[in-house]
Amino acid sequence: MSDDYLARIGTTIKDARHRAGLSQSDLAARLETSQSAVTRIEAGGQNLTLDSLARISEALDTELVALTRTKATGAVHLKVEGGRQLSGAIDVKTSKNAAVALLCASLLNKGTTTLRNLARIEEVNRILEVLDSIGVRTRWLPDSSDLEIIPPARFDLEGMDEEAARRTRSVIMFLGPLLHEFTDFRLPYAGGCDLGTRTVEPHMTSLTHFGLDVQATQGWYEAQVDPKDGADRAIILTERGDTVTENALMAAARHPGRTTIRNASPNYMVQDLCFFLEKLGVTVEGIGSTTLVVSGVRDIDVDVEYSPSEDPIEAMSLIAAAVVTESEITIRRCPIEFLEIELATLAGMGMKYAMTDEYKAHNGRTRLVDITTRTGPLRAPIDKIHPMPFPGLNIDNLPFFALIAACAHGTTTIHDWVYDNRAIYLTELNKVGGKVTLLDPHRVLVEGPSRWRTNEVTCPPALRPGVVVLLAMLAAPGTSYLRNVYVIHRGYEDLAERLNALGASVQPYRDIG
Ligand SMILES: CC(=O)N[C@H]1[C@@H](OP(=O)(O)OP(=O)(O)OC[C@H]2O[C@@H](n3ccc(=O)[nH]c3=O)[C@H](O)[C@@H]2O)O[C@H](CO)[C@@H](O)[C@@H]1O
Ligand SMILES: C=C(OP(=O)(O)O)C(=O)O
Repeated sequence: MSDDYLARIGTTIKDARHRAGLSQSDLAARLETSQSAVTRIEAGGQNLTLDSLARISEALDTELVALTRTKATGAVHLKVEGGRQLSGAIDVKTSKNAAVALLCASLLNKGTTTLRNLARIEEVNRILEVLDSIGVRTRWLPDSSDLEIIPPARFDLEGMDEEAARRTRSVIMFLGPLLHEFTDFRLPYAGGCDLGTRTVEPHMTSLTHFGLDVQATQGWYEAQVDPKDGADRAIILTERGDTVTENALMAAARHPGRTTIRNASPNYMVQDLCFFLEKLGVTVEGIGSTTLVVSGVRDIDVDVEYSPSEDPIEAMSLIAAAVVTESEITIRRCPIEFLEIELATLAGMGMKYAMTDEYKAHNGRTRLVDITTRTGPLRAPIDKIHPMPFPGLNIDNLPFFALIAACAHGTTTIHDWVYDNRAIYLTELNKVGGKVTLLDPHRVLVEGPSRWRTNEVTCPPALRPGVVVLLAMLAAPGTSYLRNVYVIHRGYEDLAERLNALGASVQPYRDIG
């Protein structure tokens, strides 16, 4: 077998193992082999007979042999039969962005961390691969989306799965926890969606307060740590970024003094991280504000459980699905604090909806509501729509406003000042009947209402624009194809199946041959 083919089979086996909620050692036990043999198989370093593939299939309760015959290890695409109205109710899942922060924060804890109702998405899988590779034992608890995380006595950074690490930007959030463990270490450059240049400078600057010095060399961040004493300190963030705030929080969590973080992001994933840190015994004052004061604990060793809150971006995606398909659906478990400006903007465009009383998320803190959408004509807003760090219209929700504007009467300017390279992907809507004009790299003009039509489109290499095109396809009568949707699976769990439960028809498929 060619190395390439073996590597693809290895990846399929690894994915199937994650889906089955098994660690490498669990699978090894079922196959009566060693964990290192499983590592080798998953890395594509082991020739496999059909007989061994059948045994692995059986152990994972999946059809690997059939999959290999149809070369099913390639890209996943979606076939959409559009033009159907949606109805019924759907629950919002917990967020990608809290999940990745919490996975990184589990590195702070020597005890067992259990994360309940974690989003089972590709971004989480990539971080799990990185954690597994450095010796952290992770496993999905049976019949659940609860993840148990048990750290090793010492992380094996040399063993880090570099390929998985480079596929996500979140690995940058290893810096904050790891600076307490090593005086000298390196991490691969952070990757993720192709949204243009995304600075890591604010991360580096904020972490110098904890003695971290990072040199970027040939694809690696080379980190040196000169541990500082336990004195109090103040960090002024130059950007109110989410992951930079999280990195500073994680560094402060094991710093046995008081750290004041100013210009902190109060956004949803940061709040989830703060609630989790509190459970670890760290004191965080000012949660939900732009000044956080952290009183850290040098050694954290507790068995802890935490359930992150629901994803406001997924909630917004589902609202957009309702608007584009002119459907009345109930979107349950929406974190209302992080959707208020979005809803006010939609109300300004003439959208009607009903909302239940508030209730608490499983974390006991975040306020949730159920939202039922109403159909009716929308008009373009008078002013441009632009995002702001929280509290503002969420940066990741902006693409959904381009789609909604394309359904409204009139012309809307959408101004994405944040990402150098995201607005351009919104012009992909033109392939399915939208009228979106790129004014400059950051601004698009959207004319509505659109008459959506079918097409075959390659998914843009960015999560939210990819979903926006998928949602437009739901409204286009006939069959559309969205090709290579890995980026969508980076952030949404079972999106096709869940939309289908509302009456959509979205079928995943792979190329054969
Ligand atoms: C894992 C995670 O949580 N990812 C989210 C996080 O990424 P993350 O926190 O990594 O976002 P970045 O740090 O890349 O910030 C996004 C862009 O905004 C710019 N910027 C940000 C804040 C600010 O006050 N000024 C400013 O100019 C940055 O320079 C960058 O170009 O926040 C982004 C912005 O909300 C979201 O799109 C991502 O989904
Ligand atoms: C840009 C996004 O996320 P990330 O930071 O994971 O690339 C997103 O969620 O839309």
